Amino acid sequence: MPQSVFKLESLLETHEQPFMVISADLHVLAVNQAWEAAFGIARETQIGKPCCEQQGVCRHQRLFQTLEPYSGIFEAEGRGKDKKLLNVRGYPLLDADGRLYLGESQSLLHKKSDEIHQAGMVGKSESFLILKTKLQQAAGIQAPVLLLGETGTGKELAAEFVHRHSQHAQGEFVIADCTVFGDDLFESELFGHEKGAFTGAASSKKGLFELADNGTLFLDEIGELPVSQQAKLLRALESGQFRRVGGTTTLRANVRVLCATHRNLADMVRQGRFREDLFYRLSVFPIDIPPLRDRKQDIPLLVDHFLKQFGQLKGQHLTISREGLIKLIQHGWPGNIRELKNCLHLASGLCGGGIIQPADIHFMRMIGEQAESLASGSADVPPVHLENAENMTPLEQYEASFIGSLIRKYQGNRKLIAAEMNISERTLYRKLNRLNLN
Ligand SMILES: Nc1ncnc2c1ncn2[C@@H]1O[C@H](COP(=O)(O)OP(=O)(O)OP(=O)(O)O)[C@@H](O)[C@H]1O
Repeated sequence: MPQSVFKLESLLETHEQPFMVISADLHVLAVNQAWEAAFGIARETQIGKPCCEQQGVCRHQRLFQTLEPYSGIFEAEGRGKDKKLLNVRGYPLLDADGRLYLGESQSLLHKKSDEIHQAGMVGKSESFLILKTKLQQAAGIQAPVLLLGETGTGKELAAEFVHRHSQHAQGEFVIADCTVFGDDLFESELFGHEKGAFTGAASSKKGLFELADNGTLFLDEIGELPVSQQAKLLRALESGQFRRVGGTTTLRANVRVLCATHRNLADMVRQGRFREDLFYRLSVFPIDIPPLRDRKQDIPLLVDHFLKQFGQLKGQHLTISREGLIKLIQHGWPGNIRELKNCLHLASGLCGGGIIQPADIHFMRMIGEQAESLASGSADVPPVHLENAENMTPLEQYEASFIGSLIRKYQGNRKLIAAEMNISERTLYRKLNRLNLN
């Protein structure tokens, strides 16, 4: 791996989903722990391998030709050639020397009952206990459930909880990430297609409804579904029937549908961006998931929970100092539990002797005004402003946040920052320019 590229490999580790970096000669350069865990494959056996086994032009090669980010559902092999379907997003990445790489974020599209988090949801605050009661009620009925909450509050975990406690628990938990469905993908991904239905449909394929038969279909980020596709979903939900694209047979699947969004769907209905009939159909049982800033009593419990997880991975007992915990409790957590988890992941890598101190705690900056107005209680740690954040890939945003936190820690002293990152000052200088952090 070129020295200048992934000195910041630990950044990959703050990416919660499986993440892979591919070189322009179409070989795997790096994967993170989440990738190893999802596929049951050690990184040593994957790094240096060709990105795809298949013949012909693959999605990675296409990105290097067009430089266009892509998203969609793809198949990959886990341990023992076990096939897995993935929600995938690929982006071009540039290193400090202008070399081009491909970063691919991958999340498992369906989980068998034994792959679903058994660790469960942690919390004991009043609002958490009310939430858990509502989720238990939701599990006991068949009505559609709409999970509402800010990013990172635990909507997916809550959906898994409902599935695990419902009569569909023995079936699969299929996750449909609506942000990856453009107008062209939605119908064939949800309902499947027959061979030859469109260019590229070389064989017939089951859709997510069929895969979720007798299980649960979780439509994540339902607010992102294009209006043009909403009527098709409504029809399938109302009739319980659908047809594969290019097919003539009407199919039926016994599926429990759960949805989630961080958007205000009622507002979207008023603005004509979400169909009213679909809104009423989906939100029979709406459940609000409270943000972490409104249930700070849960922070110590969550901290113990995550430190136990990271400690097991590192083979080290991890704890946090009283001052460290106070710093966490004072923060506003715009990114909610996901932000807390990432923050502790980084801190557990930076701390010496297994005890996290305030200096090891760096708050990631979220993008947008919401984060600006929500972040509170961290007066000693001024926020890092990411110029041009909307033009950055998620990895670049992490990288910029991480370097920004070091700039604050060392008051801009480049020698110390470069030393902590284990890179030369020259490379640091190029990174600062590229990320607009000068
Ligand atoms: N109560 C909880 N106990 C333990 N871990 C939690 C809890 N809630 C959330 N998490 C963890 O926080 C992370 C974010 O949760 P999740 O992905 O479910 O959030 P989300 O609301 O679906 O996020 P997004 O809106 O971005 O999709 C996950 O790693 C999840 O396991």
